[in-house]
Amino acid sequence: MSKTSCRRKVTSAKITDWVEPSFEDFFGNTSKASSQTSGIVKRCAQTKNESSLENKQGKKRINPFTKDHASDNNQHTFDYSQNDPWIDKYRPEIQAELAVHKKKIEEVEAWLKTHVEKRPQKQGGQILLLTGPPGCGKTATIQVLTKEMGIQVQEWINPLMQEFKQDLPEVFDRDTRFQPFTSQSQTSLFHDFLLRANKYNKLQMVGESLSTDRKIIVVDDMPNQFYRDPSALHDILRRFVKTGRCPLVFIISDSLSGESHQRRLFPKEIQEELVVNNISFNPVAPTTMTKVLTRIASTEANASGGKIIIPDKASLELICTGSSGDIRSAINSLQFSARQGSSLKNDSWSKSRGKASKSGKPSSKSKTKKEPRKGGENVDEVQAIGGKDASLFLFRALGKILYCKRDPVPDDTDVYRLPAHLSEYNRDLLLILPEAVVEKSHMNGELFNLYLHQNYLEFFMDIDDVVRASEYLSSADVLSGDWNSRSTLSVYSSSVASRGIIHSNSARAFVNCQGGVGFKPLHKPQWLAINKKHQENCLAARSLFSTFCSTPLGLQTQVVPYLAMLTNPLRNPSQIAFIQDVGRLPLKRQFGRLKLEALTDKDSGLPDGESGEEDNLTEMQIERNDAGNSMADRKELLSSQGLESELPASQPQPVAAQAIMEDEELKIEEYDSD
Ligand SMILES: Nc1ncnc2c1ncn2[C@@H]1O[C@H](COP(=O)(O)OP(=O)(O)OP(=O)(O)O)[C@@H](O)[C@H]1O
Repeated sequence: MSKTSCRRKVTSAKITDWVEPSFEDFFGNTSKASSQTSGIVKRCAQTKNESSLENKQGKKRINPFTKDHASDNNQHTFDYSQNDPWIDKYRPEIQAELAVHKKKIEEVEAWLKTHVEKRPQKQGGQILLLTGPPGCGKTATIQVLTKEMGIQVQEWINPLMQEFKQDLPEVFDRDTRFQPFTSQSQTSLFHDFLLRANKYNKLQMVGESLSTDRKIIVVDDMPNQFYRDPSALHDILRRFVKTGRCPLVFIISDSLSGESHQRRLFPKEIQEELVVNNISFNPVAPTTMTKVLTRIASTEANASGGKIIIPDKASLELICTGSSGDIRSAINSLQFSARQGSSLKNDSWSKSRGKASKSGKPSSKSKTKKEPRKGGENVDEVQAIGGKDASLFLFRALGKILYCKRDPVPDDTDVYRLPAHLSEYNRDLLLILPEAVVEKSHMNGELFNLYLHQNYLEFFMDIDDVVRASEYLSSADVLSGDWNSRSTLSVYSSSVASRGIIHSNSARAFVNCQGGVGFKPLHKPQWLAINKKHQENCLAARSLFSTFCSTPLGLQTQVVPYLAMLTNPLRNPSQIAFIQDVGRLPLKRQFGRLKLEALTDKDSGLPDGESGEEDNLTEMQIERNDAGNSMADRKELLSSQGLESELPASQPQPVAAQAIMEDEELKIEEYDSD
């Protein structure tokens, strides 16, 4: 869209309502025309680098916490607030209202003070990276702090594809037939945006005062292209760091299984190179969340004159648990539940209808008794309306399987008791559903099994139990052994492994014998390190012995062991070192256990570079090595394996390059004649 056409549309439309209400469909007051025009205005605003962070906040609101709704007779205000999403209506205005840990707010504030307020001239562009789970208040924190400190915000929002559709007739060239319409790539648009935002001040909108020239650029909505090609982002940032005149803030939400987006977009080396400051937010704490929800519910109950009731403590707790520390999701759940007049759990909320006290505090009488955990396994699966798909960090998921908490079997029933001849297999009821735990860890079943295999022994006390558990692990391995059916059977495989380990552990079979294990550190599987070493060896073998035209496996199992038996000293040092390392079984060497790498509570547990992509990467590297086969590559490979420097005294020492060349010719003959 050209700038002129964009401007024309803005002036003719004369839109004052910039934001479409998020629940238009829900409340049934959709006005398509207005939403379309507001969309156009929004896009034009982006083209002009207008900050939309404030627009996101919606209409100017009267702070419901400071305004007494009960005494407010203005019907219009009430209608407006009823149809407004509560996350906008109750968005925090001051630091004290933020449901974010004080320390985090102070960290962000200190960074903004250093890099915006006390910023020395010609300092270059600094980068701040805010990470954490979705809805934990990262954006809200930036909004509140910039407002309080009087800092302008210029925000990048990804251009909509609709823009291209609208412009299609203009850019489609009929004469050249299938010429694709020309449009700028997302990367170059982002690059241009940064240039402009860096150079020019924010446009002054009607009713806005630009009393300050202090500003930051915020990227909350990362261009998708950078997920595919992070190096494009890195190049742009390198330039920005040199030429930038104001700080740049990235807000990136963690993915369900951990921090993979951040790792991809801002790997450690880039963070060090560009001096990126990373502040990581935690999920909103349940106590803070409950306080915010109670406050909102009380305000709404008072304002609605009894139409909306205050949920009891148990219902609020249910919403908090279901939202996994996401305040946006929690407030939305609260609003949906209140709106429908529906109950959250066993009609507990509707039971308290009409009991809302004038003080707005939840009535203690409405507390419901905690449900007995009958039937065991899926008791923690009850979700509040709109509850999120909770995810579990691998550390916790493994803990749930290995510690396998149980509940006693009810005395009044025999359904859970096995016949006498199977009595040794009697167990108390499990509190978890192993398959759900594996699913929530967002990890491939096979990899999850590896983690179980690495860690289960520490939790066992009886050798017979270990034998049974290892049999289950073997069966699980067989299930996922056939590549044809691997993807289908992987779920069953992890089910067999986790249930097998849980059931085999007789030391944790009943509630009364479950104590005493204490905290056990968890470790990453040795397989990961060994597999990595194997991949490196494959690369090295192909690179160093490419003249043998064999597969990496053939080289390592046939060629290199054979070469190791020959006493011909004429080989280059890298080859000698590799033969020494891979071609001989070190019978005399004492083997200790490999040093285990601890698994931390927020570790995603995935291999470096993430599994699927890693395989591709390795293949690509192999191909590249085959084609180029340069000495530089070889050196790099060997130094990564620590092979470059030392040569064992037992090995023949390196000789001149000429001799090496001759020797290689000779060796091929020897090998072929065998
Ligand atoms: N007390 C509060 N503290 C923080 N946010 C609140 C509070 N009350 C309401 N909210 C609303 O909750 C939402 C929090 O979402 P926010 O955009 O800040 O999350 P985020 O961490 O940036 O995650 P995402 O990247 O998914 O947007 C905002 O819409 C905010 O207005």
